Amino acid sequence: MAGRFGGYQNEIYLQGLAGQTPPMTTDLAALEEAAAAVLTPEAFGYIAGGAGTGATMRANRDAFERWKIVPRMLTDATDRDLTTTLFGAEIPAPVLLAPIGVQSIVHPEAELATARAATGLGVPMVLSSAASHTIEQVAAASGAGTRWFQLYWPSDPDVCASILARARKAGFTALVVTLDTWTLAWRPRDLDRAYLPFIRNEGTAIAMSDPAFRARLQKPPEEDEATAILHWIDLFTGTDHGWGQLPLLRELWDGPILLKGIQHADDARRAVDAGMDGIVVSNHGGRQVDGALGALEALPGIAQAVGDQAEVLFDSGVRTGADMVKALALGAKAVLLGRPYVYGLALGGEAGVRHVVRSLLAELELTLGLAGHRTPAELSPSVLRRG
Ligand SMILES: Cc1cc2nc3c(=O)[nH]c(=O)nc-3n(C[C@H](O)[C@H](O)[C@H](O)COP(=O)(O)O)c2cc1C
Ligand SMILES: CCCCCCC(=O)C(=O)O
Repeated sequence: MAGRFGGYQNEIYLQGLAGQTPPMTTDLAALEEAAAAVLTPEAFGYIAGGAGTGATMRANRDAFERWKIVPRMLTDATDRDLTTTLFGAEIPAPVLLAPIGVQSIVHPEAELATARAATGLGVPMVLSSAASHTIEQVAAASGAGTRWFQLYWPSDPDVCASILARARKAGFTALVVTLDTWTLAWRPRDLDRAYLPFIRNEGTAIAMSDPAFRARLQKPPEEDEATAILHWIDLFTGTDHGWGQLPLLRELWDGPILLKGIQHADDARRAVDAGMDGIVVSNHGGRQVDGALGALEALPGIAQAVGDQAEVLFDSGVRTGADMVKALALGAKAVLLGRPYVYGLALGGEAGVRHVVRSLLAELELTLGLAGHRTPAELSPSVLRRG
Protein backbone atom coordinates (compact mmCIF):
# COMPACT_ATOMS: atom_id res chain seq x y z
CA MET A 1 0.00 0.00 0.00
CA ALA A 2 1.57 3.26 -1.11
CA GLY A 3 -0.61 5.41 1.11
CA ARG A 4 -3.96 7.02 0.73
CA PHE A 5 -3.24 10.27 -1.04
CA GLY A 6 -0.07 9.80 -3.12
CA GLY A 7 -2.13 8.10 -5.86
CA TYR A 8 -3.37 11.51 -7.00
CA GLN A 9 0.03 11.92 -8.65
CA ASN A 10 -0.58 8.93 -10.95
CA GLU A 11 -4.15 10.02 -11.61
CA ILE A 12 -2.86 13.37 -12.84
CA TYR A 13 -0.15 11.74 -14.99
CA LEU A 14 -2.72 9.43 -16.56
CA GLN A 15 -5.54 11.91 -17.08
CA GLY A 16 -3.79 15.26 -17.05
CA LEU A 17 -5.14 18.46 -15.59
CA ALA A 18 -5.56 20.22 -18.91
CA GLY A 19 -9.01 18.74 -19.53
CA GLN A 20 -10.38 19.87 -16.17
CA THR A 21 -13.00 22.57 -16.15
CA PRO A 22 -12.03 25.07 -14.95
CA PRO A 23 -8.36 24.52 -15.77
CA MET A 24 -6.33 23.62 -12.70
CA THR A 25 -2.69 23.69 -11.78
CA THR A 26 -0.44 22.12 -9.18
CA ASP A 27 1.81 25.19 -9.15
CA LEU A 28 0.83 27.35 -6.18
CA ALA A 29 2.12 30.58 -7.71
CA ALA A 30 0.17 29.89 -10.89
CA LEU A 31 -2.90 29.05 -8.78
CA GLU A 32 -2.73 32.44 -7.08
CA GLU A 33 -2.34 34.20 -10.45
CA ALA A 34 -5.28 32.28 -11.90
CA ALA A 35 -7.42 33.22 -8.88
CA ALA A 36 -6.42 36.86 -9.32
CA ALA A 37 -7.65 36.69 -12.90
CA VAL A 38 -11.15 35.49 -11.97
CA LEU A 39 -11.71 37.59 -8.83
CA THR A 40 -12.48 41.28 -8.51
CA PRO A 41 -9.37 43.27 -7.50
CA GLU A 42 -11.11 44.00 -4.18
CA ALA A 43 -11.76 40.34 -3.35
CA PHE A 44 -8.32 39.19 -4.47
CA GLY A 45 -6.65 42.01 -2.53
CA TYR A 46 -8.57 41.05 0.59
CA ILE A 47 -7.58 37.37 0.38
CA ALA A 48 -3.97 37.80 -0.71
CA GLY A 49 -3.18 40.90 1.30
CA GLY A 50 -1.56 41.26 4.69
CA ALA A 51 -1.00 43.85 7.36
CA GLY A 52 1.12 46.94 6.70
CA THR A 53 4.13 46.40 4.47
CA GLY A 54 3.53 42.65 4.22
CA ALA A 55 6.68 41.97 6.26
CA THR A 56 5.02 39.24 8.34
CA MET A 57 3.68 37.44 5.27
CA ARG A 58 7.20 37.41 3.86
CA ALA A 59 8.61 36.34 7.25
CA ASN A 60 6.24 33.36 7.19
CA ARG A 61 7.72 32.14 3.92
CA ASP A 62 11.31 33.00 4.90
CA ALA A 63 10.93 30.91 8.05
CA PHE A 64 10.03 27.86 5.95
CA GLU A 65 12.91 28.50 3.56
CA ARG A 66 15.42 28.57 6.43
CA TRP A 67 14.73 24.96 7.42
CA LYS A 68 15.96 22.12 5.15
CA ILE A 69 14.84 18.51 5.17
CA VAL A 70 17.66 15.96 5.38
CA PRO A 71 16.40 12.86 3.47
CA ARG A 72 17.32 9.37 4.67
CA MET A 73 17.75 6.37 2.33
CA LEU A 74 16.80 2.65 2.38
CA THR A 75 14.29 3.10 5.19
CA ASP A 76 11.47 1.17 3.49
CA ALA A 77 9.04 4.06 3.46
CA THR A 78 6.90 2.62 0.67
CA ASP A 79 3.99 1.94 3.02
CA ARG A 80 3.00 5.31 4.41
CA ASP A 81 0.21 6.25 6.77
CA LEU A 82 -0.74 9.84 7.55
CA THR A 83 -3.55 8.92 9.95
CA THR A 84 -3.59 11.24 12.94
CA THR A 85 -5.64 11.25 16.12
CA LEU A 86 -6.84 14.59 17.46
CA PHE A 87 -8.94 14.72 20.62
CA GLY A 88 -9.74 11.06 20.34
CA ALA A 89 -10.93 11.24 16.71
CA GLU A 90 -8.99 9.76 13.81
CA ILE A 91 -8.42 11.91 10.74
CA PRO A 92 -6.76 10.66 7.53
CA ALA A 93 -3.94 13.20 7.58
CA PRO A 94 -2.54 15.84 9.94
CA VAL A 95 -4.29 18.54 7.94
CA LEU A 96 -7.35 20.75 8.49
CA LEU A 97 -8.89 23.62 6.56
CA ALA A 98 -8.27 26.90 8.41
CA PRO A 99 -11.19 29.16 9.27
CA ILE A 100 -11.52 31.68 6.46
CA GLY A 101 -14.37 34.17 6.62
CA VAL A 102 -16.39 35.82 3.86
CA GLN A 103 -15.89 33.07 1.30
CA SER A 104 -18.85 34.44 -0.71
CA ILE A 105 -16.51 37.11 -2.07
CA VAL A 106 -14.74 34.37 -4.06
CA HIS A 107 -17.55 31.93 -4.89
CA PRO A 108 -21.33 31.98 -4.38
CA GLU A 109 -21.35 28.53 -2.76
CA ALA A 110 -18.62 29.71 -0.37
CA GLU A 111 -18.33 27.58 2.80
CA LEU A 112 -20.91 25.10 1.47
CA ALA A 113 -18.54 24.11 -1.34
CA THR A 114 -15.60 24.04 1.08
CA ALA A 115 -17.56 21.84 3.49
CA ARG A 116 -18.46 19.33 0.75
CA ALA A 117 -14.86 19.13 -0.45
CA ALA A 118 -13.59 18.67 3.12
CA THR A 119 -16.07 15.91 3.86
CA GLY A 120 -15.24 14.15 0.59
CA LEU A 121 -11.58 13.97 1.60
CA GLY A 122 -12.19 13.32 5.30
CA VAL A 123 -10.33 16.50 6.19
CA PRO A 124 -11.85 18.53 9.06
CA MET A 125 -12.96 22.05 8.26
CA VAL A 126 -12.96 24.90 10.74
CA LEU A 127 -15.94 27.17 10.12
CA SER A 128 -15.32 30.89 10.63
CA SER A 129 -17.60 33.07 12.79
CA ALA A 130 -17.46 35.44 9.83
CA ALA A 131 -18.83 32.90 7.37
CA SER A 132 -21.16 33.75 4.52
CA HIS A 133 -23.59 30.93 5.33
CA THR A 134 -25.20 29.98 8.61
CA ILE A 135 -23.92 27.34 11.02
CA GLU A 136 -26.87 25.10 10.17
CA GLN A 137 -26.42 25.44 6.38
CA VAL A 138 -22.74 24.54 6.62
CA ALA A 139 -23.48 21.61 8.93
CA ALA A 140 -25.97 20.27 6.36
CA ALA A 141 -23.38 20.59 3.56
CA SER A 142 -20.71 18.98 5.73
CA GLY A 143 -22.93 15.96 6.48
CA ALA A 144 -20.91 13.26 8.22
CA GLY A 145 -17.70 15.31 7.96
CA THR A 146 -15.66 16.41 10.97
CA ARG A 147 -16.28 20.08 11.63
CA TRP A 148 -14.86 22.51 14.16
CA PHE A 149 -16.16 25.99 14.92
CA GLN A 150 -14.00 29.11 15.08
CA LEU A 151 -15.12 31.84 17.44
CA TYR A 152 -14.49 35.53 17.24
CA TRP A 153 -15.36 36.05 20.88
CA PRO A 154 -18.34 38.44 20.85
CA SER A 155 -18.59 41.30 23.33
CA ASP A 156 -22.17 40.26 24.12
CA PRO A 157 -22.21 37.15 26.39
CA ASP A 158 -25.77 36.17 25.40
CA VAL A 159 -24.92 36.23 21.70
CA CYS A 160 -21.76 34.24 22.45
CA ALA A 161 -23.75 31.62 24.34
CA SER A 162 -26.38 31.42 21.63
CA ILE A 163 -23.86 31.01 18.78
CA LEU A 164 -21.93 28.33 20.66
CA ALA A 165 -25.10 26.42 21.51
CA ARG A 166 -26.05 26.44 17.82
CA ALA A 167 -22.60 25.20 16.79
CA ARG A 168 -22.64 22.37 19.32
CA LYS A 169 -26.16 21.35 18.28
CA ALA A 170 -25.09 21.35 14.62
CA GLY A 171 -22.33 18.83 15.27
CA PHE A 172 -19.23 21.02 15.54
CA THR A 173 -16.95 19.07 17.84
CA ALA A 174 -14.08 21.40 18.75
CA LEU A 175 -13.95 25.15 19.37
CA VAL A 176 -11.13 27.34 18.03
CA VAL A 177 -11.08 30.76 19.72
CA THR A 178 -9.13 33.28 17.65
CA LEU A 179 -7.36 35.79 19.87
CA ASP A 180 -5.30 37.78 17.38
CA THR A 181 -8.11 39.60 15.55
CA TRP A 182 -10.15 41.42 18.18
CA THR A 183 -9.94 44.32 15.76
CA LEU A 184 -8.76 44.43 12.15
CA ALA A 185 -5.18 45.50 11.51
CA TRP A 186 -3.96 48.27 9.17
CA ARG A 187 -4.40 46.63 5.77
CA PRO A 188 -3.30 48.99 2.99
CA ARG A 189 -4.67 46.98 0.05
CA ASP A 190 -8.17 47.12 1.52
CA LEU A 191 -7.86 50.67 2.85
CA ASP A 192 -6.85 52.03 -0.54
CA ARG A 193 -10.01 50.55 -2.06
CA ALA A 194 -12.18 51.31 0.98
CA TYR A 195 -13.04 47.62 0.89
CA LEU A 196 -14.42 45.99 4.00
CA PRO A 197 -16.66 43.05 3.08
CA PHE A 198 -18.62 43.19 6.34
CA ILE A 199 -20.07 46.62 5.64
CA ARG A 200 -21.44 45.10 2.44
CA ASN A 201 -23.10 42.46 4.62
CA GLU A 202 -20.68 39.73 3.48
CA GLY A 203 -19.59 37.30 6.16
CA THR A 204 -22.24 38.28 8.68
CA ALA A 205 -24.65 35.33 8.20
CA ILE A 206 -24.01 33.61 11.52
CA ALA A 207 -24.83 36.60 13.71
CA MET A 208 -27.61 37.89 11.46
CA SER A 209 -29.38 34.54 11.77
CA ASP A 210 -28.86 34.35 15.53
CA PRO A 211 -31.93 34.85 17.73
CA ALA A 212 -29.96 36.51 20.56
CA PHE A 213 -28.29 38.93 18.12
CA ARG A 214 -31.61 39.74 16.42
CA ALA A 215 -33.21 40.36 19.81
CA ARG A 216 -30.73 43.21 20.38
CA LEU A 217 -31.90 45.04 17.25
CA GLN A 218 -34.91 47.31 17.11
CA LYS A 219 -35.70 46.16 13.59
CA PRO A 220 -34.71 42.86 11.94
CA PRO A 221 -31.67 43.07 9.62
CA GLU A 222 -33.99 42.57 6.64
CA GLU A 223 -35.62 45.93 7.45
CA ASP A 224 -32.61 47.93 8.65
CA GLU A 225 -29.44 46.38 7.30
CA ALA A 226 -27.20 49.38 8.03
CA THR A 227 -27.91 49.37 11.77
CA ALA A 228 -27.57 45.60 11.95
CA ILE A 229 -24.14 45.78 10.30
CA LEU A 230 -22.94 48.47 12.70
CA HIS A 231 -24.13 46.30 15.57
CA TRP A 232 -22.26 43.32 14.02
CA ILE A 233 -19.03 45.34 13.85
CA ASP A 234 -19.48 46.42 17.48
CA LEU A 235 -20.08 42.85 18.54
CA PHE A 236 -16.80 41.57 17.15
CA THR A 237 -14.49 44.56 17.53
CA GLY A 238 -15.73 46.00 20.80
CA THR A 239 -14.21 43.18 22.82
CA ASP A 240 -12.00 43.46 25.91
CA HIS A 241 -11.53 39.88 27.02
CA GLY A 242 -8.68 38.70 29.26
CA TRP A 243 -7.19 35.37 30.35
CA GLY A 244 -9.45 35.40 33.41
CA GLN A 245 -12.53 35.01 31.22
CA LEU A 246 -11.58 31.72 29.59
CA PRO A 247 -13.59 29.72 32.17
CA LEU A 248 -16.71 31.39 30.74
CA LEU A 249 -16.04 29.67 27.44
CA ARG A 250 -15.47 26.37 29.19
CA GLU A 251 -18.95 26.70 30.71
CA LEU A 252 -20.43 27.20 27.26
CA TRP A 253 -18.52 24.46 25.40
CA ASP A 254 -18.18 20.90 26.59
CA GLY A 255 -15.79 19.77 23.83
CA PRO A 256 -12.10 20.57 23.20
CA ILE A 257 -11.15 24.25 23.11
CA LEU A 258 -8.10 25.58 21.23
CA LEU A 259 -6.69 29.12 21.29
CA LYS A 260 -5.61 30.38 17.86
CA GLY A 261 -3.03 33.11 17.32
CA ILE A 262 -0.49 32.03 19.95
CA GLN A 263 3.04 33.26 19.14
CA HIS A 264 4.79 33.36 22.53
CA ALA A 265 5.73 30.40 24.72
CA ASP A 266 4.44 32.22 27.82
CA ASP A 267 1.00 32.60 26.23
CA ALA A 268 1.07 28.91 25.32
CA ARG A 269 1.80 28.07 28.98
CA ARG A 270 -1.03 30.31 30.11
CA ALA A 271 -3.36 28.50 27.74
CA VAL A 272 -2.33 25.18 29.24
CA ASP A 273 -2.69 26.56 32.78
CA ALA A 274 -6.18 27.75 31.86
CA GLY A 275 -7.08 24.18 30.94
CA MET A 276 -7.21 24.69 27.18
CA ASP A 277 -6.99 21.52 25.11
CA GLY A 278 -4.93 22.93 22.29
CA ILE A 279 -3.39 25.96 20.66
CA VAL A 280 -2.89 27.05 17.09
CA VAL A 281 0.48 28.70 16.54
CA SER A 282 -0.45 31.32 13.96
CA ASN A 283 0.02 34.96 13.04
CA HIS A 284 -3.19 34.95 11.00
CA GLY A 285 -1.26 34.61 7.77
CA GLY A 286 0.54 37.92 8.36
CA ARG A 287 -2.75 39.83 8.33
CA GLN A 288 -2.58 41.33 11.82
CA VAL A 289 0.80 42.47 13.24
CA ASP A 290 3.09 43.79 10.52
CA GLY A 291 6.69 43.07 11.51
CA ALA A 292 5.79 40.03 13.60
CA LEU A 293 8.05 37.00 13.53
CA GLY A 294 7.46 34.25 10.99
CA ALA A 295 5.01 31.82 12.61
CA LEU A 296 7.31 28.82 12.06
CA GLU A 297 10.01 30.60 14.09
CA ALA A 298 7.70 30.57 17.09
CA LEU A 299 6.75 26.90 16.77
CA PRO A 300 9.68 24.95 18.29
CA GLY A 301 9.79 26.98 21.52
CA ILE A 302 6.04 26.77 21.93
CA ALA A 303 5.95 23.04 21.21
CA GLN A 304 8.63 22.54 23.84
CA ALA A 305 6.79 24.70 26.39
CA VAL A 306 3.52 22.82 25.86
CA GLY A 307 4.93 19.30 25.66
CA ASP A 308 2.14 16.75 25.80
CA GLN A 309 -0.14 18.92 27.94
CA ALA A 310 -2.15 20.15 24.94
CA GLU A 311 -2.29 19.67 21.18
CA VAL A 312 -0.17 22.11 19.17
CA LEU A 313 -1.45 22.96 15.69
CA PHE A 314 0.11 25.35 13.21
CA ASP A 315 -0.77 27.68 10.36
CA SER A 316 0.54 30.69 8.44
CA GLY A 317 2.48 30.30 5.23
CA VAL A 318 1.95 26.58 4.57
CA ARG A 319 2.13 26.20 0.78
CA THR A 320 3.66 22.78 0.04
CA GLY A 321 3.96 19.22 1.30
CA ALA A 322 7.53 20.02 2.34
CA ASP A 323 6.26 22.93 4.45
CA MET A 324 3.93 20.54 6.23
CA VAL A 325 6.78 18.08 6.88
CA LYS A 326 8.80 20.94 8.40
CA ALA A 327 5.97 22.14 10.65
CA LEU A 328 5.23 18.59 11.81
CA ALA A 329 8.93 18.00 12.48
CA LEU A 330 9.13 21.19 14.55
CA GLY A 331 6.34 20.07 16.85
CA ALA A 332 2.96 20.61 15.21
CA LYS A 333 0.52 17.73 15.52
CA ALA A 334 -1.37 19.04 12.47
CA VAL A 335 -1.36 22.01 10.13
CA LEU A 336 -4.14 24.23 8.84
CA LEU A 337 -4.28 25.20 5.18
CA GLY A 338 -5.31 28.77 4.47
CA ARG A 339 -5.22 30.88 1.31
CA PRO A 340 -4.39 28.04 -1.15
CA TYR A 341 -7.75 26.30 -0.72
CA VAL A 342 -9.55 29.64 -1.11
CA TYR A 343 -7.83 30.08 -4.48
CA GLY A 344 -9.11 26.62 -5.40
CA LEU A 345 -12.60 27.70 -4.33
CA ALA A 346 -12.35 30.83 -6.47
CA LEU A 347 -11.39 28.81 -9.53
CA GLY A 348 -13.61 25.78 -9.27
CA GLY A 349 -15.89 25.80 -6.22
CA GLU A 350 -16.01 22.40 -4.51
CA ALA A 351 -13.90 20.73 -7.24
CA GLY A 352 -11.30 23.48 -6.96
CA VAL A 353 -10.98 23.07 -3.19
CA ARG A 354 -10.78 19.29 -3.61
CA HIS A 355 -8.01 19.54 -6.21
CA VAL A 356 -5.87 21.92 -4.15
CA VAL A 357 -6.23 19.94 -0.92
CA ARG A 358 -5.67 16.58 -2.65
CA SER A 359 -2.55 17.95 -4.30
CA LEU A 360 -1.13 19.11 -0.98
CA LEU A 361 -2.00 15.83 0.75
CA ALA A 362 -0.35 13.87 -2.06
CA GLU A 363 2.72 16.07 -1.92
CA LEU A 364 2.92 15.67 1.86
CA GLU A 365 2.73 11.89 1.60
CA LEU A 366 5.31 11.71 -1.17
CA THR A 367 7.72 14.13 0.51
CA LEU A 368 7.44 12.30 3.82
CA GLY A 369 8.23 8.98 2.13
CA LEU A 370 11.04 10.28 -0.06
CA ALA A 371 12.61 11.85 3.03
CA GLY A 372 12.64 8.34 4.51
CA HIS A 373 9.65 8.37 6.88
CA ARG A 374 6.39 6.47 7.02
CA THR A 375 4.29 8.42 9.51
CA PRO A 376 4.11 11.97 10.85
CA ALA A 377 4.96 10.58 14.29
CA GLU A 378 8.44 9.64 13.00
CA LEU A 379 9.23 13.30 12.38
CA SER A 380 11.21 15.36 14.88
CA PRO A 381 13.54 18.38 14.67
CA SER A 382 16.40 15.95 13.97
CA VAL A 383 15.07 15.35 10.43
CA LEU A 384 15.72 19.03 9.62
CA ARG A 385 18.75 21.22 9.42
CA ARG A 386 18.76 25.01 9.65
CA GLY A 387 20.69 26.45 6.74
C1 LIG B 1 -9.34 36.02 3.61
C2 LIG B 1 -8.99 35.46 4.95
C3 LIG B 1 -9.97 35.41 5.93
C4 LIG B 1 -9.68 34.86 7.17
N1 LIG B 1 -10.68 34.74 8.09
C5 LIG B 1 -10.42 34.19 9.29
C6 LIG B 1 -11.45 34.00 10.23
O1 LIG B 1 -12.59 34.33 9.97
N2 LIG B 1 -11.12 33.46 11.42
C7 LIG B 1 -9.83 33.09 11.73
O2 LIG B 1 -9.57 32.61 12.84
N3 LIG B 1 -8.85 33.23 10.83
C8 LIG B 1 -9.10 33.75 9.63
N4 LIG B 1 -8.11 33.88 8.71
C9 LIG B 1 -6.76 33.37 9.04
C10 LIG B 1 -6.63 31.88 8.68
O3 LIG B 1 -7.40 31.08 9.53
C11 LIG B 1 -5.17 31.41 8.77
O4 LIG B 1 -4.68 31.72 10.05
C12 LIG B 1 -4.29 32.06 7.71
O5 LIG B 1 -4.96 32.10 6.47
C13 LIG B 1 -3.00 31.27 7.56
O6 LIG B 1 -2.13 31.91 6.68
P1 LIG B 1 -1.91 31.43 5.16
O7 LIG B 1 -3.23 31.57 4.47
O8 LIG B 1 -0.92 32.40 4.62
O9 LIG B 1 -1.42 30.04 5.21
C14 LIG B 1 -8.37 34.40 7.45
C15 LIG B 1 -7.39 34.45 6.47
C16 LIG B 1 -7.69 34.95 5.22
C17 LIG B 1 -6.64 34.95 4.16
C1 LIG C 1 -13.59 41.38 13.66
C2 LIG C 1 -12.88 40.57 12.78
C3 LIG C 1 -13.54 39.92 11.58
C4 LIG C 1 -12.47 39.47 10.66
C5 LIG C 1 -12.85 38.29 9.86
C6 LIG C 1 -11.98 37.93 8.76
C7 LIG C 1 -10.54 37.72 9.08
O1 LIG C 1 -10.18 37.08 10.02
C8 LIG C 1 -9.53 38.32 8.23
O2 LIG C 1 -8.34 38.09 8.46
O3 LIG C 1 -9.88 39.05 7.28
